[in-house]
Amino acid sequence: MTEKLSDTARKTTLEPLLEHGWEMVEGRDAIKKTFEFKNFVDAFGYMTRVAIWAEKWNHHPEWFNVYKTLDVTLSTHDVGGLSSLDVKLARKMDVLYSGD
Ligand SMILES: C[C@H](O)[C@H](O)[C@H]1CNC2=NC(N)=NC(=O)C2=N1
Repeated sequence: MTEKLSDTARKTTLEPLLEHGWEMVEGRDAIKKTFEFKNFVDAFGYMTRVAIWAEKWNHHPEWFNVYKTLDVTLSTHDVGGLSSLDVKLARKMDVLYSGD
């Protein structure tokens, strides 16, 4: 059963993400990040790659795409806040974005 991130887990797992461009969402236990691409097709291709992982892990982003910009918010609705699934997906999104 997925649980909300503990205080310790927040320190060890969230902080590195916050150092890599993720931010806490004001007034919500969630993290957000904006990704910029060369063009719409690159943005959409990235979303497609993320979607495959999101479906595999049954954990889906909240995202808004306009042209070559993608705004992403991650939180676990089932627990009403951040969980390890959000950390996992955020890490995967950063790896996919870096092209590694
Ligand atoms: C029924 C389905 O398994 C659940 O709704 C899954 C789907 N994807 C999800 N994604 C996110 N971000 N949070 C959830 O709690 C969640 N729950």
